[in-house]
Amino acid sequence: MSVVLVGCGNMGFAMLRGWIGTGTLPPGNVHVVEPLDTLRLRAEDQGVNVHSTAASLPAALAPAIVIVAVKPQVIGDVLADYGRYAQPGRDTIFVSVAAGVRIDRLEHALAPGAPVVRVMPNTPAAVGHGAMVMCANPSVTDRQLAAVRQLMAASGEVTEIADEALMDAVTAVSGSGPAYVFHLIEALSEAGRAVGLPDEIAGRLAMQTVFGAAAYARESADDPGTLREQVTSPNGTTAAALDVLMRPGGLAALIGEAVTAARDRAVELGR
Ligand SMILES: NC(=O)C1=CN([C@@H]2O[C@H](COP(=O)(O)OP(=O)(O)OC[C@H]3O[C@@H](n4cnc5c(N)ncnc54)[C@H](O)[C@@H]3O)[C@@H](O)[C@H]2O)C=CC1
Ligand SMILES: O=C(O)[C@@H]1CCC=N1
Repeated sequence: MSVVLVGCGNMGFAMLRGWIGTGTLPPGNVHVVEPLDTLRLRAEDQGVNVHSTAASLPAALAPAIVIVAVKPQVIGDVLADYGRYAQPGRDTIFVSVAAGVRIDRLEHALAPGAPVVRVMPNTPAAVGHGAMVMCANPSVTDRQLAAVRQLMAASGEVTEIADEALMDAVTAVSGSGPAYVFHLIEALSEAGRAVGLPDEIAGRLAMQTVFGAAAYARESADDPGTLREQVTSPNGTTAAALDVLMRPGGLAALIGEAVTAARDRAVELGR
């Protein structure tokens, strides 16, 4: 199966690393189109074929999947260069990871009835721990959907949704979500320094705590609320901290506001 990856920035490269690292795709079967020299060289280091424009893809190439990871603002223009793969008789599936951009706009930029799968990935795909949410249009056959599912599964856990309207909420939770968690690591690390820990120890403890808590929550039969209670001794240190985090307007309210802002921005990007 040959795959064309259009755009190898933060998200495109995260997926590429996952596909090559897990051996899901032989590097020779992957063609990356990326105009920026540094990013094209970074992709080339993975052993894949690289191109600066769509025009330099081999004329005889018949990709199974064209996956587009460019900014929402340019995706319409970029897709126009790949319309040849959407012509009748072709069997190419188009995958877009762009936030907000609806399937009807993608189809419009390609050809009416082109098989399109919208995917909302996240950057932990780079290490095979992404959250990958897929939504396909009716033109995608079961066989084509299985091919996309298989590729996405190399990047992490796959969830399929039928209602495209949910994609903006998905984007706000799991697409942007790693940034919230990275910020938590930053904040916990900074707070550790503020109470006297050396930089390196504060950073390491913050990182391992977030990693360990997520791994434990994922494995455990208990829900996160129960796991939180298990850490919280009555009148102990955690209770003192949670009195701050769980007060009115605390962390839950802040995260709620943040997710709503991200969801609203995804809606705007789709206009
Ligand atoms: N960064 C993230 O965590 C996530 C990003 N996304 C989506 O992924 C898409 C890409 O986002 P990022 O990777 O963060 O942006 P980015 O700016 O890092 O990557 C976009 C890449 O597209 C390249 N590009 C521009 N025009 C091109 C063309 N004509 N042909 C080929 N490549 C071209 C740019 O040179 C750039 O390297 C966006 O639509 C975003 O909504 C979705 C989920 C998570
Ligand atoms: O910030 C953004 O718009 C993209 C979409 C989800 C994560 N990054």
